[in-house]
Amino acid sequence: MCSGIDLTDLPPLGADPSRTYRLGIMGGTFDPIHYGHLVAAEQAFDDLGLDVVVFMPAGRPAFKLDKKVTSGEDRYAMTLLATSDNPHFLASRFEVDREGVTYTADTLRQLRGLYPANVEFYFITGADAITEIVAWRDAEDIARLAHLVAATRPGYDLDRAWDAISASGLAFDVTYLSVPALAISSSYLRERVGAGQSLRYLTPDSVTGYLHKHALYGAKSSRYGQTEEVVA
Ligand SMILES: Nc1ncnc2c1ncn2[C@@H]1O[C@H](COP(=O)(O)OP(=O)(O)OP(=O)(O)O)[C@@H](O)[C@H]1O
Ligand SMILES: O=C(O)c1ccc[n+]([C@@H]2O[C@H](COP(=O)([O-])O)[C@@H](O)[C@H]2O)c1
Repeated sequence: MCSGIDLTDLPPLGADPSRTYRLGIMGGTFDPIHYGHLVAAEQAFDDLGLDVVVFMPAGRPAFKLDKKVTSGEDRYAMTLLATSDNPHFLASRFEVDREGVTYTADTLRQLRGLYPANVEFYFITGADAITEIVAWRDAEDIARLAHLVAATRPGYDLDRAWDAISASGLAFDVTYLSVPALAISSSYLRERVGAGQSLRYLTPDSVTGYLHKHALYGAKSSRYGQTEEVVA
């Protein structure tokens, strides 16, 4: 790997030229991260034989410019907490630290320059995000640089993604992935926090502890806020 960017939180793959490595990239706003994200990434790891999955919170999510989004530092911290007990998950600051709007094509181009050719990229998304991918910035570069992994998500139809991708004429390589259904979203978690409701079994307790400690999402002091695992 060459230098120029802080690579300390990216996995050092590619050393053995006789084999191919598979780097999973789970992109998202993660505001906050929840078990829907984690189970999709774990399933991709298993089914596609990935070497590692890097969770990359988007610094300024391209399709959420009109929405209020929690700071990248807080979203990164929660992502780090949620992934720290899984030996093949990593959290990366790669997109949080980049100036400007976060585009996946920029990320993939940068990563391509950093890793040797025997490291392949697998960008993991849910059924909602994959349906929009043809409208992402430089979609043809995304198609060229990464395999896509499209995870099922309750309430979203993967056939629509298939139709949109077929109609685009872009040569995406997509693997469709059936993941255990979790009909949850970050919006749902934010609503629950604001209403003083429990997040138990929706996200790791360490994340719940963090967002209460930092009073995110209108968290009030409540019987659900304090855990032994509060970090940072
Ligand atoms: N429950 C879920 N099952 C499968 N995939 C999911 C699930 N929730 C989110 N994803 C996928 O994870 C990626 C990141 O999602 P994101 O961080 O925007 O979470 P979200 O729950 O959709 O957030 P919000 O409710 O704020 O829109 C996207 O590709 C999305 O499709
Ligand atoms: O590059 C783009 O144009 C683009 C547009 C929308 C979303 N994305 C990426 O898709 C992932 C999921 O985004 P979101 O907004 O659903 O959290 C995340 O990694 C985003 O950076 C990328």
